[in-house]
Amino acid sequence: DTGSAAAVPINEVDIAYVTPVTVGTPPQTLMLDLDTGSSDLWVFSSLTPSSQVRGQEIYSPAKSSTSKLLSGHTWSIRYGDGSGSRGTVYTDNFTIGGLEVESQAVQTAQEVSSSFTQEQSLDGLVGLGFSTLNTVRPSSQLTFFDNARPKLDEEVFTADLKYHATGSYDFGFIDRAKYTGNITYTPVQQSPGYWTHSLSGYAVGSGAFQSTQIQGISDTGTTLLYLPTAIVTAYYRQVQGAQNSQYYGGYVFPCSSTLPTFTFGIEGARFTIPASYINYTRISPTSSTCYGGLQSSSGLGINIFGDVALKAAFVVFSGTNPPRIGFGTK
Ligand SMILES: O=C(NNC1=NCCC1)c1ccc(Br)cc1
Repeated sequence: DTGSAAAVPINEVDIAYVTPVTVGTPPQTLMLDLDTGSSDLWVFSSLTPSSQVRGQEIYSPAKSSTSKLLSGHTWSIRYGDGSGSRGTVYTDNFTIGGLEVESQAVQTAQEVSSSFTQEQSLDGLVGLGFSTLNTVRPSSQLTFFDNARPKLDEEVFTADLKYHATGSYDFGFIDRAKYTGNITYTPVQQSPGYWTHSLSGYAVGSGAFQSTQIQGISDTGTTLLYLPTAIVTAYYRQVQGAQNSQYYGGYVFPCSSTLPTFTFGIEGARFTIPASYINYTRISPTSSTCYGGLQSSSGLGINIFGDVALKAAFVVFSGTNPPRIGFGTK
């Protein structure tokens, strides 16, 4: 089997992408954020306090003839940006892009943090990290990808995220029409559960490529690209008026700046992030100061190859043994 579904940016700066999924019988459609940086599948639900729901679609297990309570099981998750949610668990039929998993663990939120309440076009998340990260207790649950694996034509899913446009997620096949040339693969270290791998180096604009191993995680659920301070300062040194603002919590610069491109390596292959992806957003709607899509990872303890980097490539997440990740030019 295979599946294919849209990845739709939820606002004009691509802060996150959502994908239509269906849960239950008859199918209830929700728009979920497919997130390779976590491994819980949770949804706004009939159990979410109405004070915490602002425009989201909700899953009502009582309206599904195939829902079953996973008795005595709860979950609680905290994301890297400080957001979080918690609740109870049902199993039900779950479909993405025509690919169905029967009795998928669907984690129903009984509490969500304010940043989820405020994101009215995001109805929950589908974790696509390794199942070891799942927070359901007393027994942890499998991700949609792990459940779908036995029926997939190929043990892969792919992400084709786009700048200010709708892209796609595919399951079980690699669509040759979505990239040119070959996919370059590199090993993944799956502990503690992220898609952890290394870049082979980087270049700022037309500068020389610096060959240096940079370990981090490819995370579709993180908006920006977070790299070591030395690399980030070298980048913004090329931007007149750029500064690392304590007030705004990162590098800002005049929106009129001409930014350099940023190139990263995967083994021998090179992927260039256009300057426009790094001119991320105005710090407020009427400001002429802009916030960068490339920021320092020094506070995080790990480098994160978020959407700003991933949307510059066609990315293959391969669940083979051993797992690997592949990047193709598009
Ligand atoms: O939470 C993480 N990724 N996904 C999401 N962020 C916000 C909502 C979903 C995340 C994972 C690992 C590290 Br290290 C930093 C961040």
